[in-house]
Amino acid sequence: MAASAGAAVSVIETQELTKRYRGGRPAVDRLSLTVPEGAVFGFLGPNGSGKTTTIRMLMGLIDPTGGTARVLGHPMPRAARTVLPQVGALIEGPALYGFLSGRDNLLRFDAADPTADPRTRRARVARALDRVGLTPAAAKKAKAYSLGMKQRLGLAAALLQPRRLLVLDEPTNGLDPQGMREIRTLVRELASDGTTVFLSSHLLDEIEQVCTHAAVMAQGRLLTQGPVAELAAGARGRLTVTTPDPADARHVLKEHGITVLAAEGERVTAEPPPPETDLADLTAALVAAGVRVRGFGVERASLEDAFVALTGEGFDVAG
Ligand SMILES: Nc1ncnc2c1ncn2[C@@H]1O[C@H](COP(=O)(O)OP(=O)(O)OP(=O)(O)O)[C@@H](O)[C@H]1O
Repeated sequence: MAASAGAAVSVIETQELTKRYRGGRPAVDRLSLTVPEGAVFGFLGPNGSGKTTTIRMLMGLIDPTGGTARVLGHPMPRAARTVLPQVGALIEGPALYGFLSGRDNLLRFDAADPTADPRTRRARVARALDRVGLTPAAAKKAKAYSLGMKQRLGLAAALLQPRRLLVLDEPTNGLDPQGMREIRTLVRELASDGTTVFLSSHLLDEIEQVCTHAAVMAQGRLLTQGPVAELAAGARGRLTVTTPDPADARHVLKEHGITVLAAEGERVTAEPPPPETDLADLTAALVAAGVRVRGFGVERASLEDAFVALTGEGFDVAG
């Protein structure tokens, strides 16, 4: 078991964790990551940034070429037999039999677990189906499930036993907005029961909506990690002016030394004004120049702003 004394227990802790596949630059490069107990931890990065490789090392599926990883206080992959029974994982989509019903798929998963008591199997499966909202569809063949239902069935499989940690690799990938919402709700529910959730995503707003903590990866390297609120607070917000006169608005902003970032339709976005600028003076200047102002405000920084500030580039979801 992990050390239980003290408040700040790390469920995942890596030091300089590195994976170099044959040739080329490292897919994961000296990654030092700390996932606190009880967190919903978002592991964020564009495609190819090393998220799946990291998860595979954490789960003992591949060996690192450098550094160390501890999961639930134990070294991985050495302690895989102790650690993995306490971890529910959904990696690269669940392996389901399409010709079996959702319920029968779970019965099969449960039967493959040597520690699972066969006498309580049906009850366990019923509880897991209920947990993910699949009871009404339990008798349907898995091949008739939507992608979202398949993901939920995969989660149900991961939840057959009580888990201290859930590891979900891109759990909403390919889902429609409704399916994404369902998974997000489920993740929140699981976290409220005290399970630590580690989920990877290439979607910034998904991480912002569901995660308490995040780490940002790019090209195998860790750019930053910490509580989501702090990450976003580290970046500067944005000034937005809504006006039917965007060209004039741009002009006035530039005159005040403010860098305009974009103008789309009636929305002009810009870097926030320097601290010494009084926002009241700025609106007065806009109005004095004949700019009809419909809206004016400084928006709080998002995780995307933080990412842009860190890399100097936009967060390219297509990778
Ligand atoms: N088995 C492998 N052999 C060689 N290179 C690999 C292998 N698996 C991944 N890579 C490379 O390692 C890098 C990181 O890939 P990885 O899959 O870990 O990224 P990711 O962030 O999970 O992206 P995705 O969301 O696309 O899976 C990529 O450049 C990828 O091409």
